[in-house]
Amino acid sequence: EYLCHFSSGPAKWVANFPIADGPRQSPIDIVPGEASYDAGLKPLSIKYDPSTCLDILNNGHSFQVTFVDDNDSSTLTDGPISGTYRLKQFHFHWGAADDRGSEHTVAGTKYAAELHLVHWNTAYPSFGEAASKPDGLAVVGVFLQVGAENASLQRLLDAFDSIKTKGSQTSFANFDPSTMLPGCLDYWTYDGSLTTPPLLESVTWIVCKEPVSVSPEQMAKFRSLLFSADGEAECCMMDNYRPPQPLKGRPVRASFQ
Ligand SMILES: NS(=O)(=O)c1ccc(O)c(NC(=O)NCCc2ccccn2)c1
Ligand SMILES: [Zn+2]
Repeated sequence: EYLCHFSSGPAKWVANFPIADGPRQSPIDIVPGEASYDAGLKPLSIKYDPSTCLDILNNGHSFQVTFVDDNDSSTLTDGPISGTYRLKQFHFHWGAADDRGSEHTVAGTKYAAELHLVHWNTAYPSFGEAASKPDGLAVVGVFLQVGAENASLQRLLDAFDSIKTKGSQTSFANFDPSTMLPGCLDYWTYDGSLTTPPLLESVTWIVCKEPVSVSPEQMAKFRSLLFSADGEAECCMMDNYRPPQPLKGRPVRASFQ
């Protein structure tokens, strides 16, 4: 059991990544009553091409679906951002139980999981370059609330047998991530960071107000993945979320009234 509580949890990150105590860290607790409606915010424009879907992998922290990002086939534009951001990957964070797992919280409410769709600003030559710029990344966050089964997640879960352990990956084609988005794309937005090391303060966060559903059985499947590599003592992948960080005076804007 102690083997599974790595010393590398969020509380320890500040040692190697002092930015963990920086001015624009993520996630945060979003307090709707304190967010300010900004009529200047545009609706999100999300255009994903399923043929850019490449593979699905277990990176030892989450599972991730990666996309071909050498052209503008899958992009995020408008919303709070200017210019064109390309989809690089999406992944999730979840808990050991249905009462926790999301990174952002809403007036203290934790959801069972949170989807992150990671995009980088094509004003820069690559994701790696963009990740070090204050306007380099834009991540769309979607809350997963336990309830009805979510058919659009099923294809991901069906691939889990091939990516059970850290470092495993398999090809994954023709998946359209927009099928995982909520019907309403109202959002909150604020300037933040990566929620895992290297915790770079380069993310424009776009957090959807409306959650999507996930069934308890589907959540149990998420928890069947392993943090551990093949041949190591098995550690179930769960509680891979960072808790909310200090807002430090940042404005949180709402695209809706
Ligand atoms: N969770 S998040 O802020 O959306 C995000 C998006 C893109 C990223 O590259 C990361 N972080 C990331 O890939 N970190 C390198 C791998 C890693 C992941 C977790 C812990 C330590 N190291 C986080
Ligand atoms: Zn994430």
